[in-house]
Amino acid sequence: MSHEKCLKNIKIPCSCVAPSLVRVPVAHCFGSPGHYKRKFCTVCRKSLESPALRCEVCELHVHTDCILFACSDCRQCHQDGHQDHDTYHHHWREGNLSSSARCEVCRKTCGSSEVLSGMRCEWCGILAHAACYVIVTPECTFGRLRNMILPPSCVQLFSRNFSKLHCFRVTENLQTEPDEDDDVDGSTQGSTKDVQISTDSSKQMLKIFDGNDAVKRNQFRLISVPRIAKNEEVVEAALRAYYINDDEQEYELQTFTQQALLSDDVINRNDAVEDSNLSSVFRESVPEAWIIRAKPKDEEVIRIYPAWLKVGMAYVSLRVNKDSTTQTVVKEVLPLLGKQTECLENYKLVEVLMGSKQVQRMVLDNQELILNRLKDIRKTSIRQMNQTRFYIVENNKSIVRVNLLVGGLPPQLSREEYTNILKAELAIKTNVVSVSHVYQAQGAVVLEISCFSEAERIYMLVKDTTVNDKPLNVVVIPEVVASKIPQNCCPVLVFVNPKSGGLKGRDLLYSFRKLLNPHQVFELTNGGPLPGFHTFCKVPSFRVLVCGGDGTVGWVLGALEEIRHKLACSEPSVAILPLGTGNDLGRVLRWGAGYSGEDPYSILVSVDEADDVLMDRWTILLDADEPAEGAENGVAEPEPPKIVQMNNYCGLGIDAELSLDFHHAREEEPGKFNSRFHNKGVYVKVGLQKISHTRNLHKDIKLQVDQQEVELPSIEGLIFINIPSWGSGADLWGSDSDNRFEKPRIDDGLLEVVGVTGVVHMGQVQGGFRSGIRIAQGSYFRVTLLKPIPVQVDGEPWIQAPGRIIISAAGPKVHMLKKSKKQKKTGNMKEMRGDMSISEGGR
Ligand SMILES: CCCCC/C=C\C/C=C\C/C=C\C/C=C\CCCC(=O)O[C@@H](CO)COC(=O)CCCCCCCCCCCCCCCCC
Ligand SMILES: Nc1ncnc2c1ncn2[C@@H]1O[C@H](COP(=O)(O)OP(=O)(O)OP(=O)(O)O)[C@@H](O)[C@H]1O
Repeated sequence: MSHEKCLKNIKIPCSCVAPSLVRVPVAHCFGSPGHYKRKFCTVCRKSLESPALRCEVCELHVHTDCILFACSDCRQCHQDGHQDHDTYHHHWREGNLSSSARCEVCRKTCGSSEVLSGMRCEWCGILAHAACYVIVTPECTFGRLRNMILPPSCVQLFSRNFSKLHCFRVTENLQTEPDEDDDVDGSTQGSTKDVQISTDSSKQMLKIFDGNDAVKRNQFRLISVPRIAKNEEVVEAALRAYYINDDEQEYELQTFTQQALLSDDVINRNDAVEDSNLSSVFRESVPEAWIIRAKPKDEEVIRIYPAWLKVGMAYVSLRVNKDSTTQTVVKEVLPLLGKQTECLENYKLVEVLMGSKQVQRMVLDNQELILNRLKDIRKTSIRQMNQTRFYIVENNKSIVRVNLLVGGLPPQLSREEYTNILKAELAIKTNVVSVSHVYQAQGAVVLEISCFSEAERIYMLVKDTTVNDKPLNVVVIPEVVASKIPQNCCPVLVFVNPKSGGLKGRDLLYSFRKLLNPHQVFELTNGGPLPGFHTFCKVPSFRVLVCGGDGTVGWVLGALEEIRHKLACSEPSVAILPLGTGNDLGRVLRWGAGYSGEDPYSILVSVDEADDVLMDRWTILLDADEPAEGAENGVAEPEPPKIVQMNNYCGLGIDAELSLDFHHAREEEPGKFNSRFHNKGVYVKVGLQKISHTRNLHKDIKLQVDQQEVELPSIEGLIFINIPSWGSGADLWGSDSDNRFEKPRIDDGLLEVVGVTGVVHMGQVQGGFRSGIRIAQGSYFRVTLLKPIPVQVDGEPWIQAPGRIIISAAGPKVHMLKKSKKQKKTGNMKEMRGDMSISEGGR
């Protein structure tokens, strides 16, 4: 509704015509229904009630029963072989902006938390009024983050039936409870949202079904009409409920009976019942439910879209009659598109159903009668007809290639052995599936599959398969065409651990997918760091952002070390978004003590402006003489020799014991560990339980530093430190000058060794009253354990069996990103987001 004088400002197409304005149909990526406060539905424009749906890739929000009417107008994040382009236009989405949002054109406020208002480009982030955005030049150059975004024109993914959730590796959000009926394609109860349940006896409610499909699913919409309504008025109301703005004369209502699905028994056709009698049909017999149908036509005008057009949204209109077939349509259309000399066989007609959750393409048979096809679609659903297009497409041989990364396999096997396992467990068809990459150290392979249905079968099967009692995991891998990446572009590869510290990772995953290309954002609980590094293996220059705690940073750096020789960019710089509990490395590199809701956009800008620094990394070889005793129940477990990488610290004794207790408590009740404050409280709790005066670690271990035997004082914990922060920001080494040792640095090739006498001493270090007992500084360490002892590396603990531990420098130093001290003058961040030019003259 609008004031008459305001009509001129309405530039946004209504949901009924929106499907006809989609440039390139791209399906959305809906997760589970959730609760979204102060957001508005893009379809009906009303406030969202709970639960509602949102797209994980763009800002689209919809009611669950409006989802069917949302059109497939999501961001195009990769090339899928259909209507690929190299230049990008702004991707405007209306509303759900903050109330402080400012228009780039007129500089006035354009956001609102009261109504759906204002426009935002989902690539570059510029904001404008609905009346102003039309004068912005259409090309988008991705704004301030342009050199961090993986350009969509460089990513290829032939996904066909893979859902968007699979393509973008989006796992369902466990925090929002899904609907009991997981079919969110519409309410089986019907929508009452738009209809005031009226007590007005002059009105009646009708259930309206949209064609056979809705009847089968028992999905209807409720309309309220006056009891004395005329037929056309009821048809008009029914069409409006389904966002169809066609002439109501072309539609009719059929009584709802199961037989009605089979017959064409329409009781209220104009020729069956006189107009004057119609009101009585609705007044007296009061059928509870009606099916809306299109009246049959002898001829129609259809739109044919040329698929090869890279700009605009052009089509040609063509009249078809009962004799028109696909072949005759192609024959008539080609001359209209200036291709009169082309051979008919080189073209096909493709029917495209632009569903909000999936875009389905179907090649029409040459002899197919077009009018019958239209009739069939409308019989299924008139809404579906509104979302169906016909494209004329060149008949080139499209190559099918789907890449799946399968992980969780036993490590260190040969290509043949992996192939044999996959043949045995998944019955892979080797004529269409080949192993293109083998990651022996990680126990993973990449499968290249030239048949979509085989790719889908393998994808579904892997998720239910275990090998040696270990579940396999699988992710769809897009192909990055490195040669197309612009020279000055250094995309950021984002890893997020949703399990870290304060459990803020899920929100960040969502934000980064929207700010960047979702193909560059990886969730670590979904196959670890390998899928991300493999996707980026050909990218000539990239950087990494790890969102997690110290354990997570170590995890990603360890994986990078293992895989760097397979990467075109073998030494990417790594930034940290500290999501963990301790975040010691994040603190040292100035990323802060812990994430507390800062604007993800500003974080990306800081990563872009950060300074490159070097950091030593260390290899720890743990060689046990005998099986370790289980920490809790005393059961002996064999422990193979292992090598771990260390960045921050390695603790033996009391600090690892506290760590271990903390991790056990977290594993038992992960849901409770949802804030950094709580987590630290648990450290204190387990610490208080361990206050004792036994200082015997020095009796249970022997230490050699750079080949020299070192005598240990009475201690309960021995800690090797590479960075000046431990246990969540404590300075164990202290700042006192000491002529026995060099001033510690993170890149000096040296580790410092300190002892702590127990929990009280650790508490004092935490409080800043004391430091640890300085023991040594060196670059090569040998520790002999005489008993099983708790060990932690970067906060990840376990019980280590008696034997030797050797700590030595690991390969080259790693490139880390340190947050720049002086934030470069960027003005107001939000206002700097886009880069925009305004077309001269405008429209
Ligand atoms: C005087 C009684 C003091 C009792 C103190 C009770 C408990 C624990 C004390 C210290 C815990 C110290 C270190 C943590 C232990 C292991 C972690 C080692 C590995 C590691 O650093 O892992 C990190 C990886 O990111 C994660 O670790 C953490 O996040 C640890 C958080 C620990 C927070 C503990 C806060 C305790 C504050 C206690 C301050 C007491 C000051 C009083 C001093 C009294 C002096 C008489
Ligand atoms: N190398 C790894 N492999 C598998 N899981 C890991 C690895 N490192 C960490 N994790 C797991 O990720 C989760 C979060 O760890 P992370 O270190 O990010 O957060 P945190 O322990 O809360 O913080 P911090 O380490 O800063 O104290 C933990 O359950 C941890 O066990």
